[in-house]
Amino acid sequence: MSVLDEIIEGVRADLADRQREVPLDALKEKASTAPPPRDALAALRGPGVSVIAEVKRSSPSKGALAAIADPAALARDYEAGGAKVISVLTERRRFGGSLADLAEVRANVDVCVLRKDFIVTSYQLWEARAHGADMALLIVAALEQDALVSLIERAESIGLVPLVEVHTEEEAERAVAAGAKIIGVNARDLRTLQVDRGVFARVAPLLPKEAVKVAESGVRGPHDLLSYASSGADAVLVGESLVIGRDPRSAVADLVAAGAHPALRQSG
Ligand SMILES: O=C(O)c1ccccc1NCC(=O)[C@H](O)[C@H](O)COP(=O)(O)O
Repeated sequence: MSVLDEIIEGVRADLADRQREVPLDALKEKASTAPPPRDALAALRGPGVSVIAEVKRSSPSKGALAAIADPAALARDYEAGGAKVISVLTERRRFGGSLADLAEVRANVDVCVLRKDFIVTSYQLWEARAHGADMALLIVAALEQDALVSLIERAESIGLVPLVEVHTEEEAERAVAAGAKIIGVNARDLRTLQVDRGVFARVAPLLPKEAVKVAESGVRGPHDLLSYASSGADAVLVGESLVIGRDPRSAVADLVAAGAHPALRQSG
């Protein structure tokens, strides 16, 4: 069993508990009173390279990263630094996240919020919207093609913009065939946890020109953002280097400044 399979096994067990506690109709009712979704596509299609900053307490690859007692305060720092989207890892067992984190972040920032989890059912999309998310992650490696297509459609129908994540050329083709508009290329292989920053440069050329291309994982600072930018990234998704640093607001601001360099705007 791969790491991804093990994570999803735990996700399904936790999901079954929540489904017993909160009926789908109640979630839909809660979603109807959630703040209306922000326009994530517009946020990420701006000039330069946007920054998606992640609230990440721990990970299967590194274990504990940061306690993050106040995720809303961290998210406010990210927003003040210029992040266009805040990614909130809501998976509990391996990442130490929760839907409460998502709701708290939503209530404390004006920028778009992404639910980052291992989504395998439309129930989790309703949860995301009910807790104020504007975007939801869909991982191609975790989904059969029919399920991917139907979750993209369901996400869009309830006002969520899906960030569709790929790691290989074949997954990129599946994401495009499924109609993904925002495609994340993860440098981390979720089956082995190895990070290879060269994956983006290999996979991005297969994506349509009009797709928003997000380089995920392994960004240690502005030089990695610039490297991803030179391979065509419209945005970078950054977790670990921000949560382990002493000044997340400045760290985001440094990335945002690099992403706004005029040379990138001319080549973009
Ligand atoms: O981070 C992990 O170890 C991990 C393991 C298995 C599945 C997903 C995992 N992380 C999710 C992510 O893709 C990252 O949190 C995100 O891209 C940010 O990466 P980084 O900046 O390297 O923390």
